[in-house]
Amino acid sequence: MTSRYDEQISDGRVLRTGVFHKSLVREGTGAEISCSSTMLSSARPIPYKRYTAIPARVFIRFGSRPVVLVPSPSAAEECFTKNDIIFANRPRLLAGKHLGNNYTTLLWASYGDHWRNLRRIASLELLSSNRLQIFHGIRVDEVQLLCQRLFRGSESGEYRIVDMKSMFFELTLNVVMRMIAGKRYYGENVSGSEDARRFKAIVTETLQLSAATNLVDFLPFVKSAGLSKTEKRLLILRAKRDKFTQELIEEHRRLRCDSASEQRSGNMIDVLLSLQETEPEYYTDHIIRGMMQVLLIEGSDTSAATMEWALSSLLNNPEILEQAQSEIDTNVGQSRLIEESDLTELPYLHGIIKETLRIYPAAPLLVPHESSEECTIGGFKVPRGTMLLVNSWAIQNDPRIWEEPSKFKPERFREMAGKSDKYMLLPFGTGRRGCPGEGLAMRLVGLALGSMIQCFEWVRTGGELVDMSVGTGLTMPRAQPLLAMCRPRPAMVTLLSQL
Ligand code: HEM
Repeated sequence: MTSRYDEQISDGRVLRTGVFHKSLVREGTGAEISCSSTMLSSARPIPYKRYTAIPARVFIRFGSRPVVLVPSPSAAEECFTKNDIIFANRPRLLAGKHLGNNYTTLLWASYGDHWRNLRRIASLELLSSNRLQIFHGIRVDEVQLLCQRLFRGSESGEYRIVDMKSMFFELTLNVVMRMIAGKRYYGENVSGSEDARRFKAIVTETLQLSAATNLVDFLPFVKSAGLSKTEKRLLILRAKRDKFTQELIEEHRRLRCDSASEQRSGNMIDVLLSLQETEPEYYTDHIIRGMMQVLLIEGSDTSAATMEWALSSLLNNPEILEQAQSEIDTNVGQSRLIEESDLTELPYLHGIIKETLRIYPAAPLLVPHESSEECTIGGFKVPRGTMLLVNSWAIQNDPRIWEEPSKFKPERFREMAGKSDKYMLLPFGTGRRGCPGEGLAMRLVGLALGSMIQCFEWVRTGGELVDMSVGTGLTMPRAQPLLAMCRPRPAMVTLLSQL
């Protein structure tokens, strides 16, 4: 029924798709695959051995849409260097229409002046080194609050079970929410627990729906048969997201009008509302809402999922956890808490984060790009309007590039010291559309994970290894939320009790 290639592609889950028809794929020829239920963004990797015959690039066709799939560093390099401007567009997928507010948000906008402007604002006002330094206190505060929460339940020194998925999600959302809107949603002294619940549901649904099978994107005749079920759900979700972010805008507008609050807080909504005063036709509420939505969603779940995978890997490799603890004890000591400025002195911890991003990248196919004109990759012609999927998971787990790719080995980065891993390790993408939040993510993941390792002892909840299966969703989530047992390290109790 299916060809060998079909099996490599479907079983190897380069792309997890529906049924492939026989004899439709040939390497580099632009030959077609037709599929019945493409699940583009949930492409899920599996162990690599099935994958060795996959060529440097594959031209395929999803329904009516030509796609080039790039699973090699050399081809990725071509895409993000000589062809970077050509591939700086995003395809017009249904998610971009509804969740990208008609392709006007930073994530979904086409390459051009509007995108450049949004990107400049996001970088300057939120994500530049300078802004990250200004917001440094927020990250310290939130990580210490997390330590405090973990400590409070286990002062007695007994191990207790904690739900680390929720803890990490709440941490990252609080950090990004405070940078954008100046308020936190989770924890003590927070009045907005209902808002927090609403937002969590919005994030979960956004990730599910963005990843959902969406025939309309690839088979236009489905659209002509009426609004698809997915599209109806997207419309409802869009309304919820707009309502949520509009309420935050109104709240800030009221505060700005309030003569008592003359001082501007410097958070992002305030900056955007100031820009609205000078250029109301461009900085509409629609544009402000889109900016908030992208940053809140992109900024929270990706970093939280990375922390969860990292801790899961440490629980399954206690000797690595011990080595990381000893690196922190030697370089930071136990009389003060780890700080972001220590991270450069902790190469082993850095290796743990990189190894996590290598095996469990939050966006295994990055975000789809699209060519704005004809170009070549590896000598093959790629027509204008071709969707580009860079399979970063495949590149990062290729045994021709990485020794024992399925093994969690942070020391491999020490061995590579001084050598560039640029196109071999692409968890944040690269080039013009590369992730602008990398600096924030690396600081926050480093500080949070470092603090967990420095302050607490961690063990698995049972005798078995933590299940490392991947669930469904856009950010390569764990199939099961991570439950772990922790207790304070005796040498850290005094410090923790002073928090
Ligand atoms: C571990 C954490 C993160 C990972 C792995 C990650 C990964 C990515 C990837 C792979 C892309 C797409 C690159 C491409 O299209 O080639 C992306 C885009 C983006 N990310 Fe991140 N990200 C993370 C955290 C963040 C944070 C903290 C923020 C901001 C608060 C953020 C904001 C964005 C935005 C706005 C885009 C769209 C950029 C554009 O289209 O111009 N990300 N991210």
